[in-house]
Amino acid sequence: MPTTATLSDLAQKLCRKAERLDALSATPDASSASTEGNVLTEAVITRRELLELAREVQTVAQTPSDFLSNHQVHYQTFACLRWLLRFDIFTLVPSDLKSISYESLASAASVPVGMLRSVTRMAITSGLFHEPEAGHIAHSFLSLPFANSEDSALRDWARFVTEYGQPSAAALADATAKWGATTARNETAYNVAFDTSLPFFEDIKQRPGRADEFSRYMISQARDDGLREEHLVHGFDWLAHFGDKAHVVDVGGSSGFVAAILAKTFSKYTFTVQDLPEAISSGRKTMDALCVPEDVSSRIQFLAHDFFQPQQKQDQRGPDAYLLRKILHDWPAERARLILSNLAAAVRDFGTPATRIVVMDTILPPPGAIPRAQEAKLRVRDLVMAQNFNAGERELAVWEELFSSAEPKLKLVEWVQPPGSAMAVMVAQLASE
Ligand SMILES: C[S@@+](CC[C@H](N)C(=O)[O-])C[C@H]1O[C@@H](n2cnc3c(N)ncnc32)[C@H](O)[C@@H]1O
Repeated sequence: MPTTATLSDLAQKLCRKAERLDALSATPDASSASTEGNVLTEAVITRRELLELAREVQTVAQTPSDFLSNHQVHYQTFACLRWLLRFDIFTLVPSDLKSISYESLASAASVPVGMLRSVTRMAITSGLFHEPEAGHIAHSFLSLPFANSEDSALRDWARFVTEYGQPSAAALADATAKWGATTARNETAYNVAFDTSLPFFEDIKQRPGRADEFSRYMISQARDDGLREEHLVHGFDWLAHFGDKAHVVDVGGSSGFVAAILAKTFSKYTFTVQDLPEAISSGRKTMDALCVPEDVSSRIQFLAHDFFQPQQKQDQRGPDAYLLRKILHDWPAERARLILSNLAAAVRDFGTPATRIVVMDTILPPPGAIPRAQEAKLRVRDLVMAQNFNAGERELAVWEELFSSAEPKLKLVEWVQPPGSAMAVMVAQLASE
């Protein structure tokens, strides 16, 4: 929100938040990001508000030359992150917080020592690593989690955005210059950046390992407070809508990690995870990697299904819900309409009067309606969709229009915005009911 507050007003608010956060940090468990049924603790919310205020102070105080020189810092830091990941520096620096000399580290990573020093010293200015003694580098509280040998989620996230996200963002101007106002799936910034004529999902299928990297990136996204799966579990009243026993089809459900979290919470729910064969084939592996217990994984079945094709009847009794989480924003209106139309037809043909389509995706607020830092994150999502798919996030009226354009016609009957979530949960049913 463009602020009318003075710098000293903002600084005072910032100070009060900092005091509150210090007090909360002194309380045991205050730093835990999530507790059952309470997705965001006060500490998490306060920390987020503190960062939003700090960003507001910087935005208001900066001059045009600060703006440019700060962005030079950002893109160089981001390039360093890519370099550090590429040469496994996070995992080669001792995880017991002891330091290592630049020479030893360069030899372990097979990189030139001068370049290692320059890259690391740039990264240190953003809080990654530190130099406890001259010429020696050690982990900082910020870099250490990237070294976790048992949990690679942060590295998976960082790798994907540095290797694929940023190059596509950088190619956006070239894509617009080349194709203008296109919605073609293979005329995107991704196509320019990776010199391919295939749409994103087809291209990643062709490149060994990339579909798996994408699936791991999707899993890692849960580390972003706004994208935690708990928002779907606790931010939407499943029991009030579907009772304590239900069958849910997770359409485009990747390798089943969202279904697994729902299945853990709702012990009598069963799930069918549908996705492309490549994603489905890593379903059982994902269940093992996430240590999903047998009594949970046994309630999840995997089925290769292309959501542009009509649904097939699976059981005598149709599902209670079709779930589409982070799916429709990948597709321009015409393709999103086809996905919804296939589901609407399935609800009509195999569903009960209570069957619903549950969509979890962003509802874009009007510009300036929420704090600037929160809006920026939603605008990132909008641009990522544009850069990879020529699609984008939608405002409420556009969602309503999209549902009602399905054949048979749907209507958006309800939506909730779970607190702290980047995405809303929308419920649609046949318009004829
Ligand atoms: C952005 S991911 C969302 C994954 C998951 N629903 C989540 O909440 O993280 C989009 C998913 O759609 C799948 N997908 C893409 N094209 C598809 C198609 N034609 N049919 C079925 N799934 C598809 C991808 O493989 C991927 O798993």
